[in-house]
Amino acid sequence: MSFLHPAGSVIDLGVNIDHVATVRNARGTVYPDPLRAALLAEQAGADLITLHLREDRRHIKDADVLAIRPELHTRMNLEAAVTQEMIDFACRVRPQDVCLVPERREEVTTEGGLDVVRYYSQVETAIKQLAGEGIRVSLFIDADEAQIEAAAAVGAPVIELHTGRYAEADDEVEIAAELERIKQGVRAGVRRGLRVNAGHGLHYTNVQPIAAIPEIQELNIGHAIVAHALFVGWEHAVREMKSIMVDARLGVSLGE
Ligand SMILES: CC(=O)[C@@H](O)[C@H](O)COP(=O)(O)O
Ligand SMILES: NCC(=O)COP(=O)(O)O
Repeated sequence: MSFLHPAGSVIDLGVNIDHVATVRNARGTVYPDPLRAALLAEQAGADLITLHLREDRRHIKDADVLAIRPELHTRMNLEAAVTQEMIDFACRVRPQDVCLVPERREEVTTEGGLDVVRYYSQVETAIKQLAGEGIRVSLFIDADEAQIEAAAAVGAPVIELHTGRYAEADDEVEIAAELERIKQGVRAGVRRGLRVNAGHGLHYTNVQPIAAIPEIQELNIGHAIVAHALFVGWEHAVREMKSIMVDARLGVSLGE
């Protein structure tokens, strides 16, 4: 399977199912089942399933990853911290993709990108171990030239640009500035031959300008889809997000 679309063609939707597990864990029940969510998301148009096995297992558990991996028809993008425990686990599971993310136990969600510059040797070692198992490695980084440069130098074939600052911006000037920063980051990644993805904090409105950036290959979106699904249903929420992304990519404004 070729993962690289020519720039400007279709755009992949990675559905992050973390918060299906959040709802399940709220009562310690077996429902809603993240495996069922993953399979239904694929049927509704998801191109991949993303899940973040956090060190504190606040939502996705090891058993979820092990149960989901053999059942997917698309591909698994496992998000994990750069720790030996997580790298060893990922090598055992062998998802198609691993996205290395920073983690601080007390954080509510991922706050910033991985500091590849600072942790270069640890990231390099992790990439070699994962790539040795045939796993494609993505680095979840800020749209920062130095981080993108380091990501290319350290041997990562993929980067995922953190769109959190763009998503949290609350005035038009700041939103425009963050969008331009992401566009510059995309161009910097493409210049270095990297596959460029993006994600974090994207929802049904703010996703459109990001999906319209032709060189972006994939968006990973979770919290907003789970939230919307509470009102419209899971499959509809996934289908709607994919449709908005494709329309944005094709330059079709909503309502046409
Ligand atoms: C890396 C990223 O931006 C998301 O996958 C984020 O890590 C989700 O973590 P939570 O689902 O715990 O907010
Ligand atoms: N890497 C981003 C991701 O997987 C989903 O982030 P969010 O949409 O839950 O903020």
